[in-house]
This record gives sequence, C-alpha cells and structure tokens, in this order.
Amino acid sequence: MDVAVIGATGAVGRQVCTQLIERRALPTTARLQLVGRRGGRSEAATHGYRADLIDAYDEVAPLFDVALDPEEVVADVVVVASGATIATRPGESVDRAALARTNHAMFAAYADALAEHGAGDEVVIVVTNPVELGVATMAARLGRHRVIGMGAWLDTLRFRREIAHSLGVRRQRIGGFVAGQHGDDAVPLWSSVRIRGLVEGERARTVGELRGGRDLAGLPGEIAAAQARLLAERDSGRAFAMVETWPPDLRTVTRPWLTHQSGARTAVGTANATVDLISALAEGREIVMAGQVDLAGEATLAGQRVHGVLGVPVVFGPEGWTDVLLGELPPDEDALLARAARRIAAVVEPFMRDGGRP
Ligand SMILES: NC(=O)c1ccc[n+]([C@@H]2O[C@H](COP(=O)([O-])OP(=O)(O)OC[C@H]3O[C@@H](n4cnc5c(N)ncnc54)[C@H](O)[C@@H]3O)[C@@H](O)[C@H]2O)c1
Repeated sequence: MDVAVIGATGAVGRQVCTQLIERRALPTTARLQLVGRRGGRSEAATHGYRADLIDAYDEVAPLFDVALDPEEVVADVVVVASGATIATRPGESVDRAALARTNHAMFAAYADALAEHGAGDEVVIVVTNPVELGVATMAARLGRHRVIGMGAWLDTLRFRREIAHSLGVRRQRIGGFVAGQHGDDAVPLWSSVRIRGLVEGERARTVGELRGGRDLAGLPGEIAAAQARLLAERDSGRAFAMVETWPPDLRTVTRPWLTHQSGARTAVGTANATVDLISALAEGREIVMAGQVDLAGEATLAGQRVHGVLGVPVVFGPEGWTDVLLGELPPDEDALLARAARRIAAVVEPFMRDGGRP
C-alpha cells in the first residue's frame, strides 16, 4: 500500500512520516510519497526531508518519492496535512472562517487533480483544518465514502485519555467516541463510554461521578469560560495545572487548545491518530472509529436527517468509510450534536455554492 503525505515538511506531515516508519506501519516495498509545493518554501525542504529520512531509517524505510505538483500525487492513501494552521499566539482566537478561506483552494486543487489523474479508489484522510471543509470539498469531487477527516478520531483519543486519567488507568481500557466538529464544537458522547472491567451498573455510576452532575447543555459555555481563564493566566505551568482540576469532557477540548496556544502545538498526537488509521488500512482491517464524513441522511438528529459533514462513529477500512454507528442519543447529546452540524454547515456551505469552485 502506497501513501502520499501532502505537506510532508510541515509539523504534522513530518510527524506522520516519521511515525509511519518508526511504527513499521508500511512494508519496505511500499512507497511513501512526500508532497510539497513547487515554488513554495517546501520545494527544497521536501527533497531535504527525503534525504534525512533515508539517512535515519535506511534499514526499515519504505521507498521514498517526492512530488511537487498536485497532478503528481499517486498513492492508495492520501494524507492531507498541508496549508495554513490556526494561530498560536496567545490571545488570538481560533478563527476557522479565515482558515477556511485560505485552505479551501488547496483542498480543491488536490481533489481536482486526484479526480482527473488518480486511480479512482484512493482513500483520503484529511488532517488540515477546517477538517469539515476539507472533507466537503474533497468528497464532492472524489465520492463521499473515500474521504474522512481524522479530527473526531483525535478528539476521541483525547476523551478516552482524559477519562482514563481521571480513573488512574491507561487509555486502552476506555471506549467511547467524540462526534461533532473538530475543536470547540466537539461533542463527547458520554452514552458511548465503556470502561473495560466494569459491568453496566458500575459503568453508569462511574460515568455519573466523572460528569459531576453536569450535562452537555452547559459545555459550550464552560469551554468559553475556561479558555478565557487560561488566557488570563500568564504562567503556563499554572494554566496546565488549572486544566487538571476540570472534568474529563472539558479537559478533552481545553488541554489541546492550551497545548496549541503554548507554541508546542499538537503535531505528535495528531500524527499518532492519523497513523492509527493508515496502519489499519495497510493491514486491510476495518476499524470502528469516529471521523468527519459527508452524510447523506445516515444520521438523524433533533428529528431531522443530517445532510452534510459531521463527525460521527463509523466503520472505516480499505474502501473508505461505510456504516454510521449512531443510534438514538440522549437529549443533551442529540441537541449538542445537532448544534455542531448547524455550525459546520455555516462554515462549509458558503464554499459549496457554484459547485464549490475556489
Ligand atoms: N485535524 C487535526 O486534528 C489537526 C491537528 C493539528 C493540526 N491540524 C492542521 O493540519 C494542518 C497543518 O498543520 P501544521 O502544524 O503541520 O502546519 P505547518 O505550517 O507546519 O505545515 C504546513 C505545510 O504545508 C505546506 N503547504 C502549504 N500549502 C501547500 C500546498 N498547496 N501543497 C503542498 N504543501 C503545502 C507548507 O509548505 C508546510 O510545509 C493545519 O491546517 C492544522 O490546522 C489538524
């Protein structure tokens, strides 16, 4: 299985490539295509990064290839990690609308090239933000089942980790999903949480304790208030310590937000979640994950079938995503997820008019 990483020399792209090799996710006979931008700063750096990877990993590395134009992208799995990113300077808000304008043309250019020159069955994993716009733009050109955003999977791993952290266990003992929009509009599906080793009554009691009597209706307000408090705290150590005092669903959103604001960014965790998905594809496995997908009525929220991109639990495998695994939800999850769908539509729809031309 061949993989292309668009934006290979960026913070996330580099991590995806190194983790793919370090985790032995690809056989030495596979091809890893490093995709940069001709004429951009990444042109020379992409060649240099290829040389550095060979230098480091010659014994176990796959074959490397460099591509500098969208038309040259050739792979079974295409990771989109290129383009502009969210501001990291403290005090700047996460303006996904501005990011959307910048990255939409890039999504369209690669999707057009893949539609014209590709094999017709590439699976595309969108990392670039806004993930939902990337999925909508690329799914419209390539077919919606071949395109998935990994933001909801990253949010899911974070949610599991925060629950595990509260319980003093490792993440692998925790199941459950985060749906919605990647970022502040993530929707932790508490009803999906499972804790290995606990039977139903114990599970319900433990989840109730973790939630502390709150429901999701207040979560958007809690997130906004938490971010304001973190921005007001000038000492980073104290800011991270403040996050520790909050419940797991609030930490799921605010800890990575603070990590990004800190300047460290979140490239390692993002790449880890991406490589999980590529590993499953490389092994020909289907997995149950949460991802941003372009729905055509497969989910019902607030009594309405959802049409458009939303993060939901799905079955994902070498052919792309298939079934949506979203049953009837408790009222607070249903309402917050319906809100997330509306907020995604507000970002995505202006770009999808006139056939989504940039
Ligand atoms: N989905 C997630 O969970 C998640 C998490 C972290 C970051 N991200 C997103 O991933 C994206 C990349 O983040 P980063 O921190 O690696 O940014 P970065 O600035 O370090 O890297 C971006 C790279 O893209 C390259 N690039 C730009 N336009 C290109 C084009 N048209 N073709 C090929 N390459 C191009 C740049 O040269 C650069 O190397 C951002 O949109 C960021 O918001 C997503």
